[in-house]
Amino acid sequence: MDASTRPYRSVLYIPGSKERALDKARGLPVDAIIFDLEDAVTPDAKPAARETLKAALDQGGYGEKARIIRINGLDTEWGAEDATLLKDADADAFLLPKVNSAADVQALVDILGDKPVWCMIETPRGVFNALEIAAHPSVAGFVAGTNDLAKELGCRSREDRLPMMFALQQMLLAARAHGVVVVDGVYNQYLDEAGLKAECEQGRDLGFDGKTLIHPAQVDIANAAFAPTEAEIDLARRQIEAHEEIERTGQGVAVVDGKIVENLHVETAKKTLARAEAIARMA
Ligand SMILES: CC(C)(COP(=O)(O)OP(=O)(O)OC[C@H]1O[C@@H](n2cnc3c(N)ncnc32)[C@H](O)[C@@H]1OP(=O)(O)O)[C@@H](O)C(=O)NCCC(=O)NCCSC(=O)C[C@H](O)C(=O)O
Ligand SMILES: [Mg+2]
Repeated sequence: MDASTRPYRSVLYIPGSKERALDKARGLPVDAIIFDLEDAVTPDAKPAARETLKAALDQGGYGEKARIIRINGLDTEWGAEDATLLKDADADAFLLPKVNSAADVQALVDILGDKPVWCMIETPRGVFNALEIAAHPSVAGFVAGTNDLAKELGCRSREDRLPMMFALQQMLLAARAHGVVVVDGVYNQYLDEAGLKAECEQGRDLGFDGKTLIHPAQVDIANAAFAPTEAEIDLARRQIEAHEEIERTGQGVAVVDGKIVENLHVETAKKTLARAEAIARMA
């Protein structure tokens, strides 16, 4: 699938050690999977998890879903070996936790070669250095690590996420400045549908491409929240048509539903349609 239009509405973490979950994910309607070797796998289970994950990826069956491997940090006893043993696995990208600087990314690139790298932005230094991290040529994605961020900030968990709003917006701006995908953090109360829906809507409003998830019960809510709605698709079509008509006739400014339509709105409208088409191809 074309990297520029690939959807990332739902990005599900799966512990690399859990064979049943690795298998179940093949049939889930997620846009991407993060195969986790870090927080979801206990230290004792990490060596075996690498083998379990490699076997699952060799077996395949994940269809169009983007496959991203989250290794342990390179400052841990497992990180370098995770990267070395899995660098030829059938995956689309590698996700590095707790990235503080572009030098951290380069250390992984030195092991992996030219594979795309995604970065967890979840430390104060990572937030402040987000722009230089996004500028690294191997970086293709950012993931907000809102649990680690809350721990580092010492902030309280609030529905409006006010205490971490600066960090979320900083990573969004950096990602957009360098054309990098950016997905929101997890919602821990995984059976609270209303709470998840509200946080997905907030993430969509902020500009995130999608949300990271921890349980299959969260997938449909994220897919719906981050897909263009029928009304948005209809508006996009009408904006494009109205603007084309103005260009043909050379008359004034296009107006749709009482609002002006200029080139920049047409660009957004075309992106909306491209996203809707890419989502339809995932089905
Ligand atoms: C949260 C869980 C521990 C719950 O597990 P469990 O009680 O087993 O759930 P269920 O019995 O309801 O599971 C029902 C079926 O769904 C499968 N399942 C569960 N979770 C997943 C999953 N993530 N992917 C695929 N499939 C999954 C079960 O196997 C059951 O299947 P079946 O038996 O066939 O019906 C558990 O969901 C879990 O471990 N989730 C992932 C947790 C995780 O990955 N955490 C790390 C990422 S979050 C993070 O690190 C944050 C970040 O770094 C930050 O700082 O913010
Ligand atoms: Mg984390």
